[in-house]
Amino acid sequence: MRDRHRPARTRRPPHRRGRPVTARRTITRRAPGKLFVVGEYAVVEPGHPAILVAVDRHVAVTVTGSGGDDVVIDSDLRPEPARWRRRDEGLGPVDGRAPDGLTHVVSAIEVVDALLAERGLRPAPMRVSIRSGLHRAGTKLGLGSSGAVTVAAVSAVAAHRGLDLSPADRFRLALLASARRDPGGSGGDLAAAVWGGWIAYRAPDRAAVLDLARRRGVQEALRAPWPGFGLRRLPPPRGLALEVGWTGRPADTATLAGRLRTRTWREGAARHDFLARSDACVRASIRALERRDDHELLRRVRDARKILTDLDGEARLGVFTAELTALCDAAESVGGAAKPSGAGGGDCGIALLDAGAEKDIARLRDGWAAAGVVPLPVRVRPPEGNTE
Ligand SMILES: Nc1ncnc2c1ncn2[C@@H]1O[C@H](COP(=O)(O)OP(=O)(O)OP(=O)(O)O)[C@@H](O)[C@H]1O
Ligand SMILES: C[C@@](O)(CCOP(=O)(O)O)CC(=O)O
Repeated sequence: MRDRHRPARTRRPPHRRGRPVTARRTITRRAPGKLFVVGEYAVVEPGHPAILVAVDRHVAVTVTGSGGDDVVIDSDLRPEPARWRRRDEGLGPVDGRAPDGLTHVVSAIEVVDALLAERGLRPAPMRVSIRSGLHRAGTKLGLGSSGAVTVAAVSAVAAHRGLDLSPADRFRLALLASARRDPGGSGGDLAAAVWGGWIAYRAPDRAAVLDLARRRGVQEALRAPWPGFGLRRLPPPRGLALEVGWTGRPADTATLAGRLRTRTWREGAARHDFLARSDACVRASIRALERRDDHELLRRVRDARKILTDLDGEARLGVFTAELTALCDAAESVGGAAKPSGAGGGDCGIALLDAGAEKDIARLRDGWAAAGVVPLPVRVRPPEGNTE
């Protein structure tokens, strides 16, 4: 019970409460980009699997102390740094207008701030600098920069305040940050960025985990079970090369994926058929990888192209542009298998083919160049840490 003789203290807003944290001087954290091997679109539905790989290009986020402002964000995608003030409801722009293109980073900072507040720690003023290796001259390559920047920002901001997060906590915080902006995203990009290598991923129910965090706090949302979520490491193919082709055109994933939210699609039989075919294809691809059966994997990736083509025809998404169709045809003409990576409509695609067939790989790249597809020198990034 409160001592009635002591003057009641004014209640301080969450970001002013708690012990000040000793902020570490300069912290940089990197997170890699990703490619979808099979299972895109279906993976948006909780519990439905996809296979992804992390790539050896990344987004780097550096956090240092800031002189005066609560938060300064300096991104290579923006001409000038943006200044933010911590408010009860989250970060607000000092100049009154939120600049475009920083919502992923802002959301990552807000989620870490919320966790700190729950742990009785006060956030420190900071400058957050972002450099992306997942863009070319400011244009995204379609390698998951939004996921990478979210994971790198969560890790760097937490580490700057002395919190060393486990991979699972990094994933969960990044997923909460991303789902607050857009609960439609599967989080497959985040899982690839956190765990690296080849992974099989199933998305949690984002509405349910957001609700959990709102009702019981971020800390509790890190501990509770997340229905639908699944993660499994997979061995890489034994003798296949993974080639990546860029169409040069950025695509808006949210717009394409949003076309599957119509009532007609959600309630129609085509959706069930698509999900069943995609699930069967992903499961067979997982088995092929685990049995080190490269030929079977190639067959399954060709199936995945067909499943996406049928989805595209059925739901009129605009997945297959002329460049992406040419990218796939060129790979199949040299005995490989290929498909768009992710939502399609531009961005990039992948091809798998015999790693020893150097002439075929050269012919593939020539075919791509003739169709206006730029071969990207990208490799798979090896797995990180454990899955805890
Ligand atoms: N260097 C960066 N600085 C700040 N924000 C970034 C940076 N890179 C990416 N982002 C955030 O990610 C968003 C881009 O997300 P988008 O989904 O369009 O591209 P992507 O994730 O690279 O590609 P894809 O989803 O096709 O794999 C940007 O609008 C911005 O909010
Ligand atoms: C369509 C979808 O399954 C994949 C999108 O991939 P990308 O962001 O276009 O690379 C959406 C998602 O998984 O969030």
